[in-house]
Amino acid sequence: MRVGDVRAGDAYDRLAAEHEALMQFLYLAPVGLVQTAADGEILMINPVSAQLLMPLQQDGNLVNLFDALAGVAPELRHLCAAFARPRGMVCDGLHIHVDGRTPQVLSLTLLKLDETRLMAVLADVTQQVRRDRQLRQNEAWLGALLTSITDYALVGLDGAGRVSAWNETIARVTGHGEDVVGQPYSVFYPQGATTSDHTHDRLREADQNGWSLDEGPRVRADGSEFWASAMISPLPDRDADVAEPGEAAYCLVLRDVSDKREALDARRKSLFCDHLTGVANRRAFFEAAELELDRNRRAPRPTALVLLDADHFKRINDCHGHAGGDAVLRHLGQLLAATFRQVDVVARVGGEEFAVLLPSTGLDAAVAVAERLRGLVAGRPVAYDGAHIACTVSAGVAVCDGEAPGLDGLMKRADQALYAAKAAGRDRVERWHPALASEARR
Ligand SMILES: Nc1nc2c(ncn2[C@@H]2O[C@H](COP(=O)(O)OP(=O)(O)OP(=O)(O)O)[C@@H](O)[C@H]2O)c(=O)[nH]1
Repeated sequence: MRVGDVRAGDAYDRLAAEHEALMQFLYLAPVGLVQTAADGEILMINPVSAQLLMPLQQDGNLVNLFDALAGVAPELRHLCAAFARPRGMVCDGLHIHVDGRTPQVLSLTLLKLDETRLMAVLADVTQQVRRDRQLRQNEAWLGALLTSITDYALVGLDGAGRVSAWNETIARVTGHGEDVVGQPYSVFYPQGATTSDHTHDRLREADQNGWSLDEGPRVRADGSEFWASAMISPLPDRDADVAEPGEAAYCLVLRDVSDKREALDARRKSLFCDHLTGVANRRAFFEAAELELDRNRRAPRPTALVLLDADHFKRINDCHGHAGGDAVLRHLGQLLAATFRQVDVVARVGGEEFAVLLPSTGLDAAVAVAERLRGLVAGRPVAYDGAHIACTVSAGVAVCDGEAPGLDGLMKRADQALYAAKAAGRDRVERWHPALASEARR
């Protein structure tokens, strides 16, 4: 073998290796690559291109790029023919809309390599186009609202309920600056007026019903409170699967309705308030509790119930008259409202019996609050008609933690615990445990 033969052999091997590497690159490239002759005849095609172009070729015979795209980009053949320069970019990122079973947008970049060869780069940009369109829509939508409305805050929320962007309306209604971005929207609630479970419930409700509306106290950046109506709705066309953290997925419309609160309050009071004590009445309690337990079934978490009963209340009535007894009930209502959180539902459910539902609260935490309340009541006799009326309460606490039955079952358990507290001498808090159920049966 001559030296020249060896060199030629080396060069051949190198070329073969380069060719192999090129083929591998073509095969594995995450975008579609097609090399064609000047008339569009396909010389080389990688799997991504074949996958994108196959559905367009009715007869399944993928031999010419221009033929394959004739139905969706008929101008392509002429575009190439009219490209006079010996090489260069014929088109860059041309969007081709394909109306198949699921509409698709392809991006095509076509390069003229020389007089006889073209290279096409294809990519599916459907999601990207959808996101861009959504962004433009949202901007237009918000822009239109911002210019004409003055007493609303329009807050974009991401999929987890965090504020996604700041705007003038947020500042106008809540006084918050750009630091509010990234914070959960519970930042607008006074302390104790919501739980993180509740904020997620609202998003879920908005997903299911198209919107979620509520009304209640909110807080400004300077700590002052206002009464607000708040509506959350999912943004149109949003695709939850492609939403990035921080990207707007919901719109929260927060409206300051403090001036209408008086009228609203009067109506609400007549329907849902206990006239003697000012806390919720039995009807409001059962409505709110059913709603909470319904949410609980969908997104399990502990919900606690405390049943409280004034001890020897008959004696108080007998000693101080019915009006004296009423004064004690009013006092209990005030202590209850001050001790529990705003998000807890405090109600008078019977003559001298109160119930408190504590969302997202376990047994130990509920027992601790009930115990605090018991201590407060015992330590503060009620001033009435020149006398000080001593009063104590007994409480039963139960928790619904997924396996407990519905509201009836929860009430029954709390009642059994309350009965145990009375039986054990009153002025005490008892927690429910299974033995109480068998005792009650006996
Ligand atoms: N002042 C007043 N008394 C009420 C009201 N509703 C019910 N009561 C009275 O509350 C008393 C409840 O008495 P009982 O059920 O015997 O219970 P108790 O005396 O508190 O005894 P224990 O619960 O066993 O500690 C009755 O005398 C009722 O008349 C009300 O709105 N105002």
